[in-house]
Amino acid sequence: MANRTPLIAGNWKMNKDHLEAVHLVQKLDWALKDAKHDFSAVEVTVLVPFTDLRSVQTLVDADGSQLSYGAQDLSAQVSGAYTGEISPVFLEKLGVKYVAVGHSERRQYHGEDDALVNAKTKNALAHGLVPIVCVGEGLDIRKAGEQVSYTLAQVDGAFEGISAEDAAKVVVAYEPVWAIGTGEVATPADAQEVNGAIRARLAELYSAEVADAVRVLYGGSVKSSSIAELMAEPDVDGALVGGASLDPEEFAKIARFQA
Ligand SMILES: O=C[C@H](O)COP(=O)(O)O
Repeated sequence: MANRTPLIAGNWKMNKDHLEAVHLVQKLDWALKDAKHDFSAVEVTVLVPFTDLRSVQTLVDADGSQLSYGAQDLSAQVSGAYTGEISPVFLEKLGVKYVAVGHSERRQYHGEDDALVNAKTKNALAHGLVPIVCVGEGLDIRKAGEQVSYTLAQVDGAFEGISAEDAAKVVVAYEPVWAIGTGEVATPADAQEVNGAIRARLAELYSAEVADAVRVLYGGSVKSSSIAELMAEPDVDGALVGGASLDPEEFAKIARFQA
């Protein structure tokens, strides 16, 4: 890996109310502090439900924690008559750093397409948030051996019309849908094949410098037992962790993959 700081991001999905969130963040923070985790060597963030954000912000500020936190989605709009939507302005005011965009569960259950993912990515960037753009193929595409072309088409869609300066700030998460929540983690070679292709596509779309700056994560059943070998691949710059991020000890172990 070049000079990219690895990012370990926990996606809580629709788990933990605001009271449970405080306990979980506190335990995670203690586990990392006990282990003298070096946040400048491996960044750690948690993507929590919207309703947890204010509590997590208060806790992180009060404890002087080096954990950052983020949201799991945002609106493509900024304000107005969009019932149920959450503006990037609200997220920015809550100290949010990262926001997941186009997670496969949003694509599958909420019909989010590449155009909407692109609009949300632009909206996040316009308001100082770092989008974690999620891409990845389903089992049928994998069985047909088309995982690279399918995923690169999603990358093309997400980055459409985004400047090189902004593109360099984006995080991409490759999450093969067949590996999400199934316990079936992709092999390091599987992850490297697509992550490497994503970086090569960014070099084509922009430049080697932009491709070198973008962190490309892997997600899908990541555990402390599998993270080190995934991170050994040159184009895996971190992980987007679902289920295992709900266990603070396990998630801290994942963040400490270098130890
Ligand atoms: O955003 C996270 C991914 O969907 C992975 O979830 P998982 O670690 O539970 O498989």
